[in-house]
Amino acid sequence: MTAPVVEVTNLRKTYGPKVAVDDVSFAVAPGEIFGILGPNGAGKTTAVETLAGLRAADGGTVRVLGVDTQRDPAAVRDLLGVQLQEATLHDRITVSEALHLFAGFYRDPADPAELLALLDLTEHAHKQFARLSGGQKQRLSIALALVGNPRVAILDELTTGLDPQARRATWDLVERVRDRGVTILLVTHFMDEAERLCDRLVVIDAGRVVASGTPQGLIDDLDDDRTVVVRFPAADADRARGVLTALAATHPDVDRVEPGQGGEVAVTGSPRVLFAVVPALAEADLVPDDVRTVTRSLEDVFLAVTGRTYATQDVEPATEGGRP
Ligand SMILES: Nc1ncnc2c1ncn2[C@@H]1O[C@H](COP(=O)(O)OP(=O)(O)OP(=O)(O)O)[C@@H](O)[C@H]1O
Repeated sequence: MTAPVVEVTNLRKTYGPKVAVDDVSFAVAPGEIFGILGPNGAGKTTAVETLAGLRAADGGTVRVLGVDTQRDPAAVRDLLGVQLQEATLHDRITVSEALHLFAGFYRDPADPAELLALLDLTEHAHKQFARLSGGQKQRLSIALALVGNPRVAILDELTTGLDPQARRATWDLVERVRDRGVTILLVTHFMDEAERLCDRLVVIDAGRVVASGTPQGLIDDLDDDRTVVVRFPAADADRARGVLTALAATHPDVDRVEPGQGGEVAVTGSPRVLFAVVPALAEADLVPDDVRTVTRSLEDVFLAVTGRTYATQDVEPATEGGRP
């Protein structure tokens, strides 16, 4: 890899007895959208706030474009744009006023008008903060993170609370920002967001990196199990389940059969499981209403590395002297 833009080595951060970031290392290449993915409470925000020099680390090192952010946080101010969760501004400040105000903090700020256009905010330039929609507030917070013309931008949970259309629009925008040469560190607890946007990512759980790579690479590294879900008319569902359960007992490519909702049966086995299921159904003259193969995702990666299904509920991090 060319010289990393961000290099985090054995980062650790505690809050009293609570270990929020236990041991996190990763390196981000120029021009990447690099993801920090993990459930709520995994330590993502603490990691990026420490990385940005906004919090003092208890251990490890962070370099952003060669600058040690712990030793010299002021030096990274112009290199790093930070959009943190739930940024709030005064209710009556307008979009344009906020951008001009923040531009004044930097030596070589971006042109506010250009940023407004980039973030589809031109027509809302004179709207007050309190009157902006959730999506518009998020776009403004990204604009404020970019107003210093940073080489690296940290975007933290930028689509939380947005409707699906606003989320997709925000994703497009993140790509537009990257295309302008800004390296992006994207903090998210949304698997689909990470899968869609990130070139590479680390998965963090309880303050530790539990997986890292490209989204597709992580998925491809999973074991070879495949699942086929077949849905039958209600009248055939019981007989179909019986036929498929018998198949699991005898066929080497079929491992297990699980009933689902509304006449669905999930059949899991080797990559050739479909070749076993279809002839068995044909033989029994069971015509399904629907057949689909289950696409594997980062959720399966999380399950494989942690043994838990991915839920966005809080995960208790380790405490000093022992892991929970
Ligand atoms: N200022 C603080 N003082 C004490 N504990 C904290 C503080 N900030 C965060 N924590 C705790 O540290 C752990 C990691 O929190 P952090 O916010 O970094 O996680 P996260 O992965 O970003 O989750 P979320 O997306 O919910 O913010 C959590 O258990 C949290 O309760």
